[in-house]
Amino acid sequence: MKVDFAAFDGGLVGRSPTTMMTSHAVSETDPLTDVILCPPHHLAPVPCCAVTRGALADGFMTDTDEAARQHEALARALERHGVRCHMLAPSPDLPDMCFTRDVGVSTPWGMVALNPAMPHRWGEASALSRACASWSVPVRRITQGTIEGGDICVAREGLLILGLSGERTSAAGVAEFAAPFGAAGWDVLLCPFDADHLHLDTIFCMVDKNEAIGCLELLDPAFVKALGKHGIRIIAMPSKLSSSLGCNILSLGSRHILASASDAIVATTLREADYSVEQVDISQFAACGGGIHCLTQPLRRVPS
Ligand SMILES: NC(=[NH2+])NCCC[C@H](N)C(=O)O
Repeated sequence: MKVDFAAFDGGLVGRSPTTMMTSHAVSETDPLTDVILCPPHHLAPVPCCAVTRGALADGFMTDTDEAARQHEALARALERHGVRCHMLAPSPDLPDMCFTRDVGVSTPWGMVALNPAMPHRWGEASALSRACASWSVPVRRITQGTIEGGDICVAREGLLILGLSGERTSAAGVAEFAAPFGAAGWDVLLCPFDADHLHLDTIFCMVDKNEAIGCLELLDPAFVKALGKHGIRIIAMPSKLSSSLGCNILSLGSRHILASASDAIVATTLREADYSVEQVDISQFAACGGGIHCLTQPLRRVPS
C-alpha cells in the first residue's frame, strides 16, 4: 500500500518513504525503526499538570517557532539513527497533541489507542485512530476507565509495568490494557506514585533490557524491590529530574539513548555506564510538562 503523506499538513510531512506500516513492540529498548510524532504547531501550556502550572506562574508562553525548531531537531536526530518518523496532522484545538506517547501504544498484538483522562486530550486518541486507519494499521481502543501512555512501559518480553497515580490512569484502564498481556502469561507490575509527577515516565524509563534510570526516592520501594526480583537494576537519578523532564528519555535500542540537553547528569551517568547518548533541546516542551519520551510514540521496534 502506498501511504499518501501529502494528506497531512504537519511540518515534516513527506519525510517517510514507508510503504507498509506495522505496529509492533515487545519492549522499550529493542531497536526502534518507526515512530509517530506530531509537529507542535498548536502547542500551548495547559494548566493540567504541576510542571506547566509552575511554568505559567513564571510567565512562560510558548514560542511556536522555537518549539518547531526543537521538534525538527528531534526528528532529525531520530532519522540520523535510521528511525522513520510518521507525522500526525496537528489540530488547532489539541494543544498537547505533540505528546503522542500518551494516546497510543504499540504492543506485541498491535496498536492500542488509549483513553486519556484529560478532556482536552480526548480528541488526540481519535486523531491517532484516524491516522492509523489511513495507514492500514489496525487499532484496538480502550473503552473502560482511563489510561495514558506515559504510565505504560512495555518493559521487555514478559514484563509490563504500569504507573498508577490515581489521576491520569485508573484501575479500570489498567485492567483493560493489561488483560491481553496477562492472558499471554506476562507479569504485570504496578507502580503507584504521587500525581504531582504526572506520569510514570517522568520518574522511570528503561534504558536497556535489564536496566532503567529512575528518580529512586520518588519510586515506590515495593516496586523497586519487585523490579530487582525481575533482574532489572535502576540507575538512580536526582528527584529534580521529574520536573525538568530529564529522566524522560527514549531508547533507540542497542544502548543508544536520546536525552534532554537540560540535565547533564543523565548523559554523563549513562555514558559512564557504556551507553551512547545524544542530547536535544526540548525546553519548550518541558515547560508544557513533557519530554522526549512523551514526544515519541514508538510504532515498531524489531527485537534484536
Ligand atoms: N508522557 C508524558 N509524561 N506526557 C506529558 C504530557 C504533558 C501534557 N501537558 C499533559 O499534561 O497531559
